[in-house]
Amino acid sequence: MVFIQVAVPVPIRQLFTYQHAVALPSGVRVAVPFGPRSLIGVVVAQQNEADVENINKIKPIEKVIDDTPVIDGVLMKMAQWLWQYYHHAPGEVLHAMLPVLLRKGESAQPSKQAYLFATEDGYMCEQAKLQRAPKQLACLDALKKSPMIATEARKAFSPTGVKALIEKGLVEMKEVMPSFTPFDYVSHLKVSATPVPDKEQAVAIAALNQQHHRFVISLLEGVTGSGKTEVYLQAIAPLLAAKQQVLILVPEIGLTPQTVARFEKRFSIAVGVLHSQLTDSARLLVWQRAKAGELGIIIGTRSAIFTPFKALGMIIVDEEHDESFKQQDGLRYHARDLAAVRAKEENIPLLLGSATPALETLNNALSGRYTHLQLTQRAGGAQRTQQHLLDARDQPVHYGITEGMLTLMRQHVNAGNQILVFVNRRGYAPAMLCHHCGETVTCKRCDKPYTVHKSQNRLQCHHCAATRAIPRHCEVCHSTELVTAGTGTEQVEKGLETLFPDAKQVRIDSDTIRGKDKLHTTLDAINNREYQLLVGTQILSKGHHFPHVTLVVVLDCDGALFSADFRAAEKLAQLVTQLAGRAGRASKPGEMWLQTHNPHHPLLQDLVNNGYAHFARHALMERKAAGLPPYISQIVIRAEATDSALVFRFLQQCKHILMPSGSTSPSVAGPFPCLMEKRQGRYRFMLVCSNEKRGPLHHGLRVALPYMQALPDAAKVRWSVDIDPTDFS
Ligand SMILES: Nc1ncnc2c1ncn2[C@@H]1O[C@H](COP(=O)(O)OP(=O)(O)OP(=O)(O)O)[C@@H](O)[C@H]1O
Ligand SMILES: [Zn+2]
Repeated sequence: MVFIQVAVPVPIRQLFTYQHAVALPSGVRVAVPFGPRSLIGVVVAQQNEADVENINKIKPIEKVIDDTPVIDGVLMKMAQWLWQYYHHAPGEVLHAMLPVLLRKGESAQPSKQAYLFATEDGYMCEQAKLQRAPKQLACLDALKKSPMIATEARKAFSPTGVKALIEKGLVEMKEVMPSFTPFDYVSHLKVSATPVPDKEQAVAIAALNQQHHRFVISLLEGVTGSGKTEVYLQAIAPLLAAKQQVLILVPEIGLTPQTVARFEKRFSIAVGVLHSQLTDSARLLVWQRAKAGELGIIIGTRSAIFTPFKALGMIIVDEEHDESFKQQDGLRYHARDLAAVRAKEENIPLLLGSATPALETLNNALSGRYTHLQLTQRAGGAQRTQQHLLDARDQPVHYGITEGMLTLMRQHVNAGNQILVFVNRRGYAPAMLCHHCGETVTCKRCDKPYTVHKSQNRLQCHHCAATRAIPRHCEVCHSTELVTAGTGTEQVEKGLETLFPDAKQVRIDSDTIRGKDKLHTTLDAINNREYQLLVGTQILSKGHHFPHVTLVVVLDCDGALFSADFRAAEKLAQLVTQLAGRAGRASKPGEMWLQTHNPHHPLLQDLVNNGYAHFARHALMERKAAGLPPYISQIVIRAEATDSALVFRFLQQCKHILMPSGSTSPSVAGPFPCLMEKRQGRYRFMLVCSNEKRGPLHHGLRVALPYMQALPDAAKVRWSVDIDPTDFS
């Protein structure tokens, strides 16, 4: 009899012991009894009989699901790091790492897939016959060399082209069992025209070429449009040829077909794509192909860091400052930090790229822990965007746009150029209030104003998504004079229709960009110059290449200047810089104007006159003086419940456990209300624990957690631990 420790997917911070006739390798899935249920867990380790308590009560494993581990080697080490560092339940960690179908117990082995094959007629077909259909010809040529997965062929050569070839009998579709050939991509690898790197790019590429098979972290700090992606492309080329795979992590919204196409086009190989909108079976297929070593490049969002590889040669995190790399619920991991852990375990380089690096990352580069590579010039001769502040005080305003800004916009419209108008709120207006008594219409569950959505003729709470009809009269004084306050994207769009009747415009926010291809087709239409005015939220700031935009207008960011969140300045500086970076990317110079009621604010002045790199170095000094991250470590304990007194009492008790009377370290502040004090009817409070050294802080929490868990109130509130918090909302 062997005793085996299994990570079972329940929110309990421990492994569970089961018995089995023979030893099992770590990383295989097993079905185990857990209370009245049967759950799918992952084997972590064998246990010595001497260490097993209540040996007679140990239950047997019900079923072994895998012959070979689904989580092996490096991934198992990452799992262990995750549950220790984030103080999370091991079973939930391993569950989060697996594709959904594997969590449900389906086979990890490939299943039948629809493949396309060239038929005998196809092989005999003369080129001349398809002369007028170049896509069909290219598709047939590719299939003559080797069969392709049908969905991939449709994507590469157009669905109609594939359909036509099938109808002509030149191609047929068959369901077959895929056989993944390790490093198959090397035989297809064909590097297309590569621009000559400029001096700074060449230095960066040369440095990266020295890092193969070594654990080194580099920051590529390159201004917007400086050719960071080009550096990635040239740096990975020799790795791919040497049978190494590459993982590229990108922000949620940054994963557009354009990004993927750029890598596919350069290397002529299929790129595995992983994002939240994939079907479960498509995700599993990419997982299998990466594990088998069949795919050379995987591009994915946060959770792609869990992809298994046969021979991973490099990890790249693009736009590494992006907030979407931190998961904000459940297992609150940061994919950038996990990438560093993985690179170390794999003994490979990690490359972090950004025009606006996170202060944490910049600090590591400046202190010499990371290799610091810099691109200070835009690529291909493009000029840097000129940034200016526009004093909005005392100016007439139309739909949120000042007279002065309108004059500027007219010049760019008349010159036939594109303008990007950034608005920080979607919807028509961020509030509705009574013109008679001043009462604001608020969501009672969140104590926040409803946003007015005129197109849907409804009010919507942006914190809990609740909606209601637009009221006819004030609930307090019954006046029928209800007015909107503030400006959202919808209102600016309406306004621009009146102000610029001849300029075609498009609105880009999460209300208009629904469905997975909508953003893609809209971006294409913009670059085909179908629109002149682009109105949208921060979606527009994310890495897009808009060669025809010459003016970026920022309508209102004053709110961020006075936020209670110490990271607000950093986030605002990143947003403004990324927005400015969308203009003047091609031959025409670009400018950005930021409309503000605080034109003398030191943050805005520094940013506009000296740029992000200067701002960031200065902000680091301020953080150091104030004793804030990255110079100290933080942990937040959050709790919420419908009864605010209960939440407060629970956190008060936690505080006593974390910081027994008389002790001063770690410092535990609170309980404070969260920045969002109430959400969906639940009151929210937090404790902020900080210490100069990470080790003692984590040790303190590790010791305290079992006692916190045992508190009678612990079962009555919803509470969580957030390590290295980035968001205090
Ligand atoms: N050495 C080069 N010579 C000519 N053109 C280049 C060179 N490097 C990059 N480019 C071009 O310059 C433009 C910007 O490059 P790229 O997209 O790689 O920049 P980036 O730094 O990744 O941009 P961002 O971070 O702003 O999204 C692209 O059109 C790219 O093809
Ligand atoms: Zn609400």
